[in-house]
Amino acid sequence: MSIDETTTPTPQPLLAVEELHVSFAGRGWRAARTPVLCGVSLDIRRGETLGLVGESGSGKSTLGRAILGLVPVSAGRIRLDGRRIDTMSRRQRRKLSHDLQVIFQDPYTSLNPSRTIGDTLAEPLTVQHISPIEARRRVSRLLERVELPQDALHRLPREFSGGQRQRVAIARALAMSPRLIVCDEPVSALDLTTQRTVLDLLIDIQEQTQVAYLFISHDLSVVRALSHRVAVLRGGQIVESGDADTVTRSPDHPYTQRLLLSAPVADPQRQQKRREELESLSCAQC
Ligand SMILES: Nc1ncnc2c1ncn2[C@@H]1O[C@H](COP(=O)(O)OP(=O)(O)OP(=O)(O)O)[C@@H](O)[C@H]1O
Repeated sequence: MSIDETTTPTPQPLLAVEELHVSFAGRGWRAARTPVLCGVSLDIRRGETLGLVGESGSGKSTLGRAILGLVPVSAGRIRLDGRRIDTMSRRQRRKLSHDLQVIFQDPYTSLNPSRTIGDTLAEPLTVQHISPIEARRRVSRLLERVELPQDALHRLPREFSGGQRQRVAIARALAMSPRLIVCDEPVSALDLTTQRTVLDLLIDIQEQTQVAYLFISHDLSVVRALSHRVAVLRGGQIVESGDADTVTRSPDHPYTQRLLLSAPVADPQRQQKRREELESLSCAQC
C-alpha cells in the first residue's frame, strides 16, 4: 500500500462555495451589470465558525444572501453537504430550512411586530406539520436555550430590548435544528456588553449542537471572539483566509492590515501608533 492510500481523506465540507459570481443589474435598460462577487471560493466544516470580514460594500451580505438563495448567482456553485443548492427551485429551497437558517443584523426589524414571541417561534415548526403539543414543548425549550423567561411566549417584540430580541431571532433560527446559520452582523446593532452576552450564547449553542456559522462582520475583534477561521473579502474577492488568530492579529495582506489598524482602541498612545502605521502602509493593495 502506498503512503497516499493510508492517509485519511479530508471530510467533505458542510458548505462549499466555488468560484461564485454575483452581479446586479445597473440602472437604465442599457446599463451594464455591476459585479459584486467575483470568483469567491470558501468552505465551512461541520460545527465550525467561519468569520467573513471586509469593509462596507465589499460584498459580505451579498455572499450570505447568495448562500440563502435570496440573490441569483451568475456563475459558480454552492454545495451543502455535497448537494448543489444554487440551482434549487423555491420549493426545494423551502425544504432546506432544516439545514440552513439566518440571523439578520437588526433585531428591531427582523421580527414581526404584531406577532407574539410564541407565535414567531412556533411558525417554522407548524409549517413543518409538527403537532401543536410538540411545537409548544419545543418553543419552551428554545426559550430556555436562549435564556429568556417562559412568559416571553405571550409578549410582543416591542416589550423586549435589542439584545433580548436578538435572542428571539437566535431561537427562531434554531427552531429547525439547522446545521448552518448565516449570521449577518448579528451583534453590530447592540451595545458592547450585550454583544458579549449574545456572542457567548452563540458559542454555547455551537458547543451543544455542533451548528456551523458563517459569521459576517466588519469588526475584526468580534469575529476573533468566536471564529475558527476567517476569510477577508475586498471588492468581491477573497484576499486572505486562514486561522482566525493569525488573520485577525498578524495578517499578511495589506488590506487586512489596514482593516486591523483602522479599528479604534481606547489607549491614546496605541491609537497614535496605529495611525502612524496606517499612514506608512503601502496602499496599492489596500
Ligand atoms: N439588490 C441589489 N441591487 C443592486 N446592488 C446591490 C444589491 N445588493 C447589494 N448591492 C451592492 O453590492 C455591493 C455590496 O453590498 P453588500 O451589502 O453585500 O456589502 P457589505 O460588505 O455587506 O456591506 P455592509 O458591511 O455595509 O453591509 C454594494 O455596492 C451594494 O450597493
